[in-house]
Amino acid sequence: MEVALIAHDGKKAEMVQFINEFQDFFTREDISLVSTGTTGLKVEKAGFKVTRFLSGPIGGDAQIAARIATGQCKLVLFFRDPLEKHPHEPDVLMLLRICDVHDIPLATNPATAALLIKSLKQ
Ligand SMILES: O=C(CO)COP(=O)(O)O
Repeated sequence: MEVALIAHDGKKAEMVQFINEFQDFFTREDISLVSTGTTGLKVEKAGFKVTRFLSGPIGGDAQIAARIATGQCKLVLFFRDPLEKHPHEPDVLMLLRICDVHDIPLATNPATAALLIKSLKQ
């Protein structure tokens, strides 16, 4: 299953902490990770294998949305920072919308992500 990991700058540390906490899940043979550019760098530095796309503000969210629309990406963990402004907010909203269009599980904070991953581990 392809899983997208995306985090705004203020949430990248939480994303790294999260994937380390659920390392057994994120390193499974049947799980492949994709990320926006800078999040992907952090994920790689934490020791995980990940396919990186463009950085969010220059099209990375749109690339991941395309993978959802074409049936490749099946789960999205997108830790958004609600306290910051983002120049690419339209892309962010488009990604969230595409998850709903295609009924793809989407977590926008670590607490929800933990519930999803725990349920997938069972
Ligand atoms: O901006 C983002 C999501 O909207 C994330 O992009 P980066 O992972 O490149 O920082």
